[in-house]
Amino acid sequence: MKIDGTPYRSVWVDADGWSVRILDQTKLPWQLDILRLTDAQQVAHAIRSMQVRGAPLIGAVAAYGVALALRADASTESLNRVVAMLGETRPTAINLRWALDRMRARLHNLPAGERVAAAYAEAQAIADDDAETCRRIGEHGLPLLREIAARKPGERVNVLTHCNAGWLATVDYGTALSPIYQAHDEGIPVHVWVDETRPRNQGAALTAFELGKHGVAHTVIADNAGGHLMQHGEVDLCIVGTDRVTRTGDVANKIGTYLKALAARDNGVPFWVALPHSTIDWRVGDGVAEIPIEERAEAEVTDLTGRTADGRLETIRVAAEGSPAANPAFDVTPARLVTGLITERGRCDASEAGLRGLYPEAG
Ligand SMILES: CSC[C@H]1O[C@H](OP(=O)(O)O)[C@H](O)[C@@H]1O
Repeated sequence: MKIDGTPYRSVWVDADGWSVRILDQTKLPWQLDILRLTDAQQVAHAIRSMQVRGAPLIGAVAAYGVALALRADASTESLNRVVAMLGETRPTAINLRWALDRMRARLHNLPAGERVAAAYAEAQAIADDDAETCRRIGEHGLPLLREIAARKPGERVNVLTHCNAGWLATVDYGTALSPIYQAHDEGIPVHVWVDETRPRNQGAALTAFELGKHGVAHTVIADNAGGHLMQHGEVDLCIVGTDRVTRTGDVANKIGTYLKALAARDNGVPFWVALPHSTIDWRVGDGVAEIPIEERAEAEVTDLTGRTADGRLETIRVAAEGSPAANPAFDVTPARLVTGLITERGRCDASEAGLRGLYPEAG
């Protein structure tokens, strides 16, 4: 996607042919800082600190982290070490394990002398696959917006989304936002209610930034406002991203998604989840019981980072001194609350039958 006319992906190999470039998402929307990662430890830090975040993107960046590690040491011990190290950076998004498993499967049986070139090629293939996959998610989600626009000609189509599942959460195009971009580009008057998404504010900071740069009408709202808007007919449908979908259609996503799904169900608002194949965890059936939920630092809840009037980034404490905080970063929306899933292969029910219908080859 573009920022002020310049095309960007969220991760790419530098002109030097080996170091890895990312946008520092902890500085957006205030500063466009492009970081250059030169070893796997820097990749691990970028993922842990959320300089890069978003399930598909952390998988793609981790794949390049494997290539960086093997460039320094192409031994089997090095490969196993970097896969284990990067695999521990964040527990919930299955794309991280998916990408690392794919890299290990591609590289493990190669002679050490062939591993570096193969690692960069496989990481590039993962990145290219993600971009094309997300573009196709947009194509399969677009009819949902067309149908609403046809029912209310001349009126705006109101979509609510949570967190950031745009191109910044993927290599390009996004998942939940991909259909929105395509609808906007074909002239559908789409408007997006952007959940701020406490505590890290990926919505207010990243989704709003993306939509603004693409010219998509949007309004930032407090996380707690969505149910009220649905009660008053202001939301035509919800589309969110996800970090892991079980084979039964349970959806792990940013904290607060479950509450939005409950409000949507109570108000008869369709609740759709957009995801690439790399987000499906076929090994898990019960999301609430089995998906590990990342617990992040208390300071993300007690403190707030923003830009001062004179342009400085500053972090202030917003909670009472001495008050502890809990910070589960994700929750799980049971399949029964999900209207359907939008994938690169089409749309389906949030069920095992639905997913296996789209992915018959899944083990
Ligand atoms: C397209 S995946 C987006 C997904 O990832 C976000 O989590 P985080 O920002 O912590 O990496 C959030 O759950 C989004 O829905």
